[in-house]
Amino acid sequence: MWTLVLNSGSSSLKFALIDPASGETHLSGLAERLGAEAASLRLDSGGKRQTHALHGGSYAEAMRLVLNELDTLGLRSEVWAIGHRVVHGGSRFSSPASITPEVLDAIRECVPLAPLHNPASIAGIEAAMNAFPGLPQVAVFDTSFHQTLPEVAYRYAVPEEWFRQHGVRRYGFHGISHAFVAGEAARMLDRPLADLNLITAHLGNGCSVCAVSAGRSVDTSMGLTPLEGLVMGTRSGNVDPGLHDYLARVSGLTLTQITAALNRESGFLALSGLTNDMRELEEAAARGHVGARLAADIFVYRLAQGIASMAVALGRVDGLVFTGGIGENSATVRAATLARLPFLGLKLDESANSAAVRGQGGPISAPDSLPALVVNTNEEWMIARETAEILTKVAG
Ligand SMILES: Nc1ncnc2c1ncn2[C@@H]1O[C@H](COP(=O)(O)OP(=O)(O)O)[C@@H](O)[C@H]1O
Ligand SMILES: CC(=O)OP(=O)(O)O
Ligand SMILES: [Mg+2]
Repeated sequence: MWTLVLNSGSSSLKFALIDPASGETHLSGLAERLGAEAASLRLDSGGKRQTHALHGGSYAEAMRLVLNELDTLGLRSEVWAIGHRVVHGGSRFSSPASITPEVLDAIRECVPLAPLHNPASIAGIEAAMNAFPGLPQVAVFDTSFHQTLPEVAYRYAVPEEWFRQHGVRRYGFHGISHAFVAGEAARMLDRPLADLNLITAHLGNGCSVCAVSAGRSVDTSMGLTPLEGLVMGTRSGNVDPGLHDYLARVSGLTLTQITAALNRESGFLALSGLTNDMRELEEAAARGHVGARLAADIFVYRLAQGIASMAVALGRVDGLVFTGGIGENSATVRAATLARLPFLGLKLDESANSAAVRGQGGPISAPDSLPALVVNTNEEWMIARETAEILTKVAG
């Protein structure tokens, strides 16, 4: 039996049909630029790739084509459950939840905390409910893994009523990925996860680091929203909290415009004046593009600072893990990051670091170094596993 996993972004829908036990993927794909004329859908199955134009199509249109493909492959009746990535679950969800009207309302209540991400998850859930009426649907939250943060890590030093009445605290994100790669790293190191203090760096379009002690998140770089922390493709990461008021006064921009720019027009894109994509940034930096060089340098500097700050949360560090599109593929970012962290006992093995680029993952540190590893994340498999686990519990 297969689990259909949906990972809805602000204008994209990633999906995969996965066997929760083995991680085997039967059908996967990505619908991009949903709602725009250029909307398209890519379907990968059995080594074949198809691309469809969606012409302004919505989540529902993308779902319809996915269903058609499942019918063509004779797999629709093999789908036993749907697992959804939901970015923000607030303080309410410390584990996955079977989706009921009440759970859907709770996800809606978190929209102001993740305006780019949660509306997309809701659209994905609604499209899936229409497409598969009666099938169990499960929400797996990016925030759940971080519900173990101690109060020193999750409270901001702000008026208490902001926290009590409005939930102003640090939540953390990418928990599905941080949890998955911590488990895989323990296997690679051949040590029980319960004995390990790991720092995991999820570096994709969004980037965050996490301190994982005995398999539990004890600190992370993202906070109330996925804007806090590291520099990202289009997100600023940390800025002075005084920036909003200052800029509103001197530029006439509204708070909404400033927040939108910090989310969509900042990060690598702003620093390079060129691109939000690390691969393109590295190619441009290699050609001598000054902005691209600056963006890459600032990214690595702030990443190394983020990693060092996670060491404070852990006290003792047993390993550093790189994952996400950048962490898995950029030997340059990994080498430059380790070079800034000799005081953590990190030393690069250059040939292992280059070899890890081929997509296998594995150790990248010298024998006398604190272990540094590349682990390929698989958020879809983690969601399929968590979906199966909760439904088995409910059925039992
Ligand atoms: N070979 C590569 N070298 C450097 N960066 C890469 C490489 N391949 C992918 N990336 C970067 O990974 C990032 C996308 O990460 P990914 O985890 O796929 O994104 P998402 O967060 O959308 O899942 C982009 O910045 C992309 O340029
Ligand atoms: C929470 C978050 O930042 O997610 P993504 O990296 O998918 O944008
Ligand atoms: Mg991602």
